Amino acid sequence: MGALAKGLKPGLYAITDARLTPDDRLVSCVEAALRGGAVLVQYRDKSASARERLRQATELQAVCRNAGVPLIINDDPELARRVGAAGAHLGQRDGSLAEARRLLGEDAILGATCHARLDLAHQAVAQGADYLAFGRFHRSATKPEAPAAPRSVLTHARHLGRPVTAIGGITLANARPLIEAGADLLAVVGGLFGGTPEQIEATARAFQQLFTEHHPSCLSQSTGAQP
Ligand SMILES: Cc1ncc(COP(=O)(O)OP(=O)(O)O)c(N)n1
Ligand SMILES: Cc1ncsc1CCOP(=O)(O)O
Ligand SMILES: [Mg+2]
Repeated sequence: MGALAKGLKPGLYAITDARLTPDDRLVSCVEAALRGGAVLVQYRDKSASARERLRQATELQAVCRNAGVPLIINDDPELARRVGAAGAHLGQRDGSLAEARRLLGEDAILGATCHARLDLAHQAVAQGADYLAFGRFHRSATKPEAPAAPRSVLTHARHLGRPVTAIGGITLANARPLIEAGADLLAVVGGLFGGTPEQIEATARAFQQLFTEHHPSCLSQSTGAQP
């Protein structure tokens, strides 16, 4: 499978978390995920002050730019604009995709949460979403209240012509069926972060390996792939 629109590539979408990637480990954890080949990074923090969020997002933007990997800011298109991030991720209660597009421009990557619902996915496409996120697929300690989704929604969503992202409780042990069902991106918090940087790098590499097995042409695109 080749590159997706806007330079997105199939693979691991690493999402930060105030608990698992606290301030003193944030950059080293994300650098480890990038060394392992993560193709997309999201800064997601619900607890830091606006000032801390600006500093952390600025640091991550520098790290991601160095690695040539897009940084997405969760919930906050204005913060994405301020730090020059590649885009923003919006849930159903996070404001309008059209406004985010006006703010960030045509080249920005906008992601939309669609839970398990294709009607929300159709709306998100109409409003300009660049990728569609479905989930949660498994129990999630990060967001236990997220509504559950069946794998079949990934297969159906492929007809919408946007990269399909799976999220929620994803680990190396349960990832393969999600890729087989049609996920282009696996968005992962707990199944990636939490260990040492060495462990994070190895886990990211193993996620990327699942994609190269499924889409052999990913091999040449993945920064972390071994020849
Ligand atoms: C890739 C991706 N998919 C889904 C979400 C969840 O967004 P949302 O429903 O707005 O919930 P919060 O993450 O804001 O708690 C996401 N962030 N990223
Ligand atoms: C933000 C979000 N939306 C649905 S599940 C989830 C949490 C993903 O984290 P984890 O990979 O730890 O389950
Ligand atoms: Mg949100």
